[in-house]
Amino acid sequence: MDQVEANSIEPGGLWLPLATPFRDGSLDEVSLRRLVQHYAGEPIDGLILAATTGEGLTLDEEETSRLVHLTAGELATAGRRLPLFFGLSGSDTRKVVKALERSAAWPIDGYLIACPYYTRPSQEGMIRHFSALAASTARPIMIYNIPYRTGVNLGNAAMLQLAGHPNIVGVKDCSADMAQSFDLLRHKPAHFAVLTGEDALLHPMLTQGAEGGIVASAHIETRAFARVGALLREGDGAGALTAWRAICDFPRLLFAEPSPAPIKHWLWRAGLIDSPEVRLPMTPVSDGLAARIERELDRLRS
Ligand SMILES: O=C(O)C1=N[C@H](C(=O)O)C[C@H](O)C1
Repeated sequence: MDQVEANSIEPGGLWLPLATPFRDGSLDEVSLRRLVQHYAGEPIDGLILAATTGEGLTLDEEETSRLVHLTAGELATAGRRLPLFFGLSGSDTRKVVKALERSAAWPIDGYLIACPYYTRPSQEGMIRHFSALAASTARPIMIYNIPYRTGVNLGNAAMLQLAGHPNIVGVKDCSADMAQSFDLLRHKPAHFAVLTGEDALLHPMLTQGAEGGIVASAHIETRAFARVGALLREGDGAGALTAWRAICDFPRLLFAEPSPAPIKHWLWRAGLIDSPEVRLPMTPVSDGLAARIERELDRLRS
């Protein structure tokens, strides 16, 4: 498989946490191929599988392996070289190490690994957790700090210590604390990438120096989301703000109910996937939100 050179990966730009299509309870391979072909033609800078949007926690091992292999194969068919990361999480360091070992031969370029959830370990515990994971794979690891989902916040002191590991290459920052995020941006080493995972904060985080974003909302209007970062890189701050104002309501719409149901509803109505199915405990969008999404889709099409 034609993978991106591991040591050439410096996460930045617009990364898409791909939704995982399901149909009648199974992984929908036809829709998956269509989705990957579609986004292979879009200006994204990286792809993440089985993360929050990809409903990774509901996939079994066989499905996860199929998802990864199919996606990598489809990217190769499309002739698109794109860093492909795989979302992992767990609260038992030994089990996560085993999951890294099991995926060692998979055609991926790195991992997005969430902080251990539910048990609320200390900062020292998380430093040891991520250090053990980093030592058990040669691939790049992006830490996923999302206290409102995991119940624990990896603070900047611990984050900066972990940034010293050669294969801990960055963080998907969902700290939901602007002061913490901006402080991290001020003190981080240049090689350590901060990608926001808060879709609604993409523009402010980029203006403060973040390298990019992992943005589920960019399933929709992908080019417009990519344009915000491109304009900022070109030094056109006013143009970037105008571009951002045109799309900044999408995150509100697509996160109005638990994600990824709204995104899947949109993708289904747009003809990119064959079913909006999500796996329990996630539920389909309400009729009210479905109507709002369809109105918005019609508006864009007209
Ligand atoms: O799938 C992801 O990874 C993302 N997760 C964030 C979340 O947890 O809500 C949102 C982000 O857009 C992508």
